[in-house]
Amino acid sequence: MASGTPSYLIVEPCPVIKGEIEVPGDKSISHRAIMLASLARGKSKIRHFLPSEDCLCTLKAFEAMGVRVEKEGKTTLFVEGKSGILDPPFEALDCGNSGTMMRLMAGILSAQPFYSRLVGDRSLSRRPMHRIIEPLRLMEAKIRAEGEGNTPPLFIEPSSLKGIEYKLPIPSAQVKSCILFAGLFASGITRVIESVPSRDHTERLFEQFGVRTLRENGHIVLHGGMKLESADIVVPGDFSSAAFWIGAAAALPNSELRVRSVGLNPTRTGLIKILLRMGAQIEEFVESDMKGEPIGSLWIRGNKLKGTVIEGDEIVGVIDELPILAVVGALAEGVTEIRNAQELRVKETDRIKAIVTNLRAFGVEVEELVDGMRIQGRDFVQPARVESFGDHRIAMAFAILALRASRASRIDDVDCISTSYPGFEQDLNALTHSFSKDWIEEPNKKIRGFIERLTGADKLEPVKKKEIPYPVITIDGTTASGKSTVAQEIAKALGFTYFNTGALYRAVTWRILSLGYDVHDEEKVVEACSRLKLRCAIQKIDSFYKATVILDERVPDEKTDLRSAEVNAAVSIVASYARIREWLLPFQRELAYQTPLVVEGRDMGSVVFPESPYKFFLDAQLEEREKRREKQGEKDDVEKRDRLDQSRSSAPLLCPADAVRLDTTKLSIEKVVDKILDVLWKKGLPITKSKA
Ligand SMILES: O=C(O)C1=C[C@@H](OP(=O)(O)O)[C@@H](O)[C@H](O)C1
Ligand SMILES: C=C(OP(=O)(O)O)C(=O)O
Repeated sequence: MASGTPSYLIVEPCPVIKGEIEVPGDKSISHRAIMLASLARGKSKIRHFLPSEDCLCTLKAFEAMGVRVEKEGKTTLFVEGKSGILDPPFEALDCGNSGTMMRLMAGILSAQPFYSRLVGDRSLSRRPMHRIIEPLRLMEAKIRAEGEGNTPPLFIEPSSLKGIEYKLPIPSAQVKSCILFAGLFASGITRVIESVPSRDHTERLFEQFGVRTLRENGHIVLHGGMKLESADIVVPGDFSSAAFWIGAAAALPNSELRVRSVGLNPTRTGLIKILLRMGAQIEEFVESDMKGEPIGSLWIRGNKLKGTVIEGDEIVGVIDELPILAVVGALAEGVTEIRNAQELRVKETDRIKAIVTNLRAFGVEVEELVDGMRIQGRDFVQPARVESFGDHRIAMAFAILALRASRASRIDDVDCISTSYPGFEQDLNALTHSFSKDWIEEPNKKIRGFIERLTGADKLEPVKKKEIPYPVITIDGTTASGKSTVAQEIAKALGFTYFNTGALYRAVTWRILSLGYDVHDEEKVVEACSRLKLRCAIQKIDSFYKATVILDERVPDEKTDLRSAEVNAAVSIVASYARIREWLLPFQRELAYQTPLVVEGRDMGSVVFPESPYKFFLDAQLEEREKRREKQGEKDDVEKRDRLDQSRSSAPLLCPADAVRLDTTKLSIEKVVDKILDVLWKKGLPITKSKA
């Protein structure tokens, strides 16, 4: 991901995430720990430091100002502090992509006895700096923005600062921390007043470095001139990085996830409260208060969530989690609304625009608001190719949404992920890998066990119906009613996998015949089936996905094997045996745990997928159907086969009561396909209107 060009991430769908995770260190705390350790007296130790690009920029800047840093591996640092006075840097300090770094550094550098310049990348160079320039100037700092409209670079001249009382016009931990850092070196008292509490890592770390602040009713009071003493800091796992997994596990039904050693500072965990309100199952265990920062673990179990409104004072506590919350909202039932989040427009990118653009690409209906968005949730999304807009949180949030698509999606320009979460891709693979993609052998094993119990047994064990994570469109119907062609077209239009379950019965019949059995001898047929090695593979032909049956490691030929006159004559007999149908039932259902399906057959809507809300039944007048078969050059007694299928005792051919019935006698294939897509669209499947 992070190396080589072009940088993109292909995300395969995965209906659940399972496992345990420990995320890298907290970005906000890592920045601050370096800053304070560099300014302190003596040698500090920082463990579980986040070696991400943003934090490495901070580290490099202090090294450029004479701070000596020793590393033990990538995440343990020993920092020799300079007792408050840094060396002048030879060149501009590069803040890369990091707003936090630039704003906090501005507070520190305003009090240093040298000139300095702070520069950033393209994204940072567009971000507003007036918010820190104004209070710093009130403190008598000499700072100016060189970019248009108070944007970076920032140029700072030496000056003596004085304490101020400042009420934050917007809730922002960066602005608050900038003032507090400057306040350390200012004369007198600095008082910052916040009406909504923002993250308080600076205040907590000040304590760890021996500087006390008074905190009461939203007032943070600091006496200038206090000295920082070295400290031993353990950085907790970054809650904002864990948020991607927490959101994914909460929103993907049947997921189970444990997040270990993560920061649980209440000013950061607003996401948990919102997810609980949406119906999530999350348990929080605070295990230790690492001298100031609570740390612990979370257990999350997946559920179908309900939409919610996220607004007002709640926003500041989830400011970095709003991209993943939007994704969770897109998978929840009903509408999720985000309001009062205009701050998102001045993050690494305009996150409101980026989220709206990308949700739409995934087929989600969303309305852009000046200060947020209104999202119409859905069960799953269509695969998409989207951009990160150079924003790490956008890239990661949409990698999570892609898990719920029917096919692989592509997220472009994902190098930015390394600004906050190096190792994201590996973690994604680990958490989704535990959901076995190698399903081919699995169902076969289950089926073998099943048939072993079946043969000779007089009682059939009912198949346990666990919830299917993907949509299944069932198309049943009489012989030659147009099922195959229509089902294939629907699968193509939606990007779903086409599965002709009739072909499964045909394949078994073909194999039984080629092994020399008499299909009328039910006991022998069942017994022979118990020895068959049956599996299924999904074939991709251009953009069409098709489930192909493989029997005893042979792929039967569609025309010569499966549609031969012998198989045509015998298939309805084999298919009438209850035990054969029972045997093949879990095999068919298993596929729906792997991929969205368009299934074609005779008992799809009635027996195999009775819970599907997308059922269709095709029929046509007998003469028309006979003509169609003849045209295909096949010898097939259509009437007799229908009679056999309709009269068998096990899973007879019938039109389920809740299916949409279509008489195709006078309809072209296109018309039938259009009608079905139209129904599916109205039922809420994400079909682009041009297809519907
Ligand atoms: O202080 C911090 O470490 C941060 C504060 C927040 O920004 P604002 O203070 O601009 O809201 C947050 O979005 C950012 O990722 C980190
Ligand atoms: C906004 C973020 O960071 P920063 O402001 O430090 O660039 C973020 O990490 O989401």
